[in-house]
Amino acid sequence: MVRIGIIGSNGRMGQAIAQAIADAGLDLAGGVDRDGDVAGLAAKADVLIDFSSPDALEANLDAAVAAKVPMVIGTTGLAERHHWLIDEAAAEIAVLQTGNTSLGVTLLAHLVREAAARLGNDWDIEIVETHHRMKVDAPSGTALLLGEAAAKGRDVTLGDVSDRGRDGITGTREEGHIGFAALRGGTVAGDHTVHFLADNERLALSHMAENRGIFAKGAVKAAQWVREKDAGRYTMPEVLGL
Ligand SMILES: NC(=O)C1=CN([C@@H]2O[C@H](COP(=O)(O)OP(=O)(O)OC[C@H]3O[C@@H](n4cnc5c(N)ncnc54)[C@H](OP(=O)(O)O)[C@@H]3O)[C@@H](O)[C@H]2O)C=CC1
Ligand SMILES: O=C(O)C1=N[C@H](C(=O)O)C[C@H](O)C1
Repeated sequence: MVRIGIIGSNGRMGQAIAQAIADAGLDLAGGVDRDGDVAGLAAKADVLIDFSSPDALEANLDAAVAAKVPMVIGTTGLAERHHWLIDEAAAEIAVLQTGNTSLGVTLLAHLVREAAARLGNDWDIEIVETHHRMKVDAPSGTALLLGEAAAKGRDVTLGDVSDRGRDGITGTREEGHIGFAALRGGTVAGDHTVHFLADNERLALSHMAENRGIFAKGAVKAAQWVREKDAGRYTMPEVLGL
């Protein structure tokens, strides 16, 4: 039986993941939160799932590498340096990192890439996300993942074309740019819409999460999948065969 350790276990996602582990008939190796013994958890787990905080990522990766335990990372708000750390760890262990573990968003990213590839630069791309009032990072990891998918479809680098947070006299929209807007309020589990806007027509591709169970179920599926893998960096389309 697979023993799964949760980092961020008392959080909203940590609790949903514990439920998903029980629903799947798997074993919970234990959980840690801030100031917890992550090395101790890694030593008794077959795989770790981390939905905590970017501040914790380096220590969590170190513990997973030391114990040679694969890891699923769902934490968002990651900076470039965190991605380098993940790449370094992935030379030693299997690591799956994604801003969204749901089946629906994984498919949405595929559709967005396809739409962006087929529609020219005269179709403006704007990504709008809505989340609960407790969310601490923006744009969401999912919005960035969808932005990456659109940029790949257009064969450009997202960092070169992204507009994050317009305010004041912004000037007119730059052709080929990808815009982001974030709404925060209430208890929304996570809504994302990628708008494609052209002259006289618009296309919108959306995903609405009705609860955290979809992310938790995907994270547990990813944990079972990554546990069998050699060292390397993986993501959700590989798990779901999309
Ligand atoms: N990839 C995906 O599909 C999804 C990703 N997320 C992401 O998951 C993360 C967690 O979200 P959510 O559960 O809502 O957040 P919460 O704030 O509810 O939970 C975060 C948990 O992490 C713990 N934590 C904070 N710092 C550390 C640390 N240094 N070491 C270990 N644990 C720590 C907190 O513990 P304490 O209370 O002690 O500080 C808390 O229990 C966010 O980044 C969110 O964006 C969320 C949903 C889906
Ligand atoms: O913090 C959340 O709640 C969520 N975070 C992820 C993100 O940043 O995209 C995934 C989901 O939308 C919920």
